[in-house]
Amino acid sequence: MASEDCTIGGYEVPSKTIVLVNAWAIHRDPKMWDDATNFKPERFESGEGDAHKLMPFGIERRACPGAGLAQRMVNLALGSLIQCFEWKRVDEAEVDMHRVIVLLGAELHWDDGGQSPPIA
Ligand code: HEM
Repeated sequence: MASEDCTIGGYEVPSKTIVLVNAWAIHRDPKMWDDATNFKPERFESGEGDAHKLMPFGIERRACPGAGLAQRMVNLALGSLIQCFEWKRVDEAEVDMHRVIVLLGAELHWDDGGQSPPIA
């Protein structure tokens, strides 16, 4: 909330206005990113270049205090999924990254030497 009248990016913002940051739009802004809507994790490999533009946890004073925990948990969950299941593609078609639900259709098998039936 704006604590006093101010100007942000040319817009006059009166005191007590709630200002929301549209991180979704910023993360897809072609003025900010090369090939903005393509999934390219290599953008962030070096920790330089584009890395400072990524702000899933916000930035500065009100940034997420749970970021360290969240990043560790995501790694743990992803590592566990990779270690505990045999993954294979449903077919040769490329996965539509706009519909994350498609991932739930992936055929999963427990890594128990094929004893258990596939999980639908
Ligand atoms: C992937 C997981 C998470 C994401 C993407 C995320 C993202 C965010 C974002 C974008 C904000 C707002 C920052 C801003 O206002 O500029 C926020 C705030 C906050 N997050 Fe998270 N967060 C995650 C997990 C967590 C966890 C695990 C905790 C606690 C254990 C947590 C606690 C908080 C708190 C308390 C705030 C408010 C901070 C404040 O307003 O001063 N978050 N988070």
